[in-house]
Amino acid sequence: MATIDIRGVSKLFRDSKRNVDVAALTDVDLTVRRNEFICLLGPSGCGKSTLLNMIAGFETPTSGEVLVDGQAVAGPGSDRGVVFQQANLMPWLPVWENVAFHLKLRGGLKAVRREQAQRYIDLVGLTGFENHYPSELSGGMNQRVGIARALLMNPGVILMDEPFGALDEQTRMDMQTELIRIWERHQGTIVFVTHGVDEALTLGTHVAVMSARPGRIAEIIQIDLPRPRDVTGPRFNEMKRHILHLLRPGRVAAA
Ligand SMILES: Nc1ncnc2c1ncn2[C@@H]1O[C@H](COP(=O)(O)OP(=O)(O)OP(=O)(O)O)[C@@H](O)[C@H]1O
Repeated sequence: MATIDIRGVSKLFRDSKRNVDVAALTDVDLTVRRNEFICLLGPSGCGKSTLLNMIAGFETPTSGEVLVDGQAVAGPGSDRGVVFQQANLMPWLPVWENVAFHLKLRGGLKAVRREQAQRYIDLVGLTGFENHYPSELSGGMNQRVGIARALLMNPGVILMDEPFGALDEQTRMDMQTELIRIWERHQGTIVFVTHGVDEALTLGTHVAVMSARPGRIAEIIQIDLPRPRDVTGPRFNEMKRHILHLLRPGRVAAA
């Protein structure tokens, strides 16, 4: 069974200032199978975040349906962890309490929270920083805390909206390597929104290339390159050329 099934989904937003409807997505079909890592790639405003937010349960489709493990998404749930561009940590809580935040909301005992947090702190490579506060960490380290927090509920699906978008190039590349390591160890299905063709090709088992507004899926490409991926290799560049061609405005508008 597919983990995520998006069937004929369209989304209209009401622009009340201009009194018009904005079509963010039109007739999107997408199937993501268990343990796949799919990157949503497309120009600004093509509806990547809207699609992700519908899987997360923050938005509802105007028509069509979004299923996770065969169940229609009715709202946010602990089966889906979300990581945004900003980690949105609680600055007054140390790393471990941030990581175990959802357990605290559920009334988990301190000793249990601490032990669970440690597992995920170790997994994301932050051992030794358990009692640091977010302001004492770098941007990349804060994102690791956000990832650990999302993983702690052991969700089958992880939804990531440009999680490395605010990081410098070197840190971003390090985090990409780390994320692949974590995904290989932790398993789970990942949907990852990005603007970066290189990032999508470095990370994904699949890349869904979306067209400009109203957003549609132009093509889903399986990336069967071995890991770690060589961003200068001939096959990588061949795929990149193909994706750049798909993203060219004239080509995509006609798709
Ligand atoms: N809450 C909202 N109300 C009105 N319009 C919205 C709302 N959310 C998104 N939109 C519009 O829907 C379209 C798709 O937005 P979305 O943020 O999903 O695109 P995106 O591909 O993620 O963009 P970016 O890459 O710039 O983050 C845009 O035209 C946006 O202005």
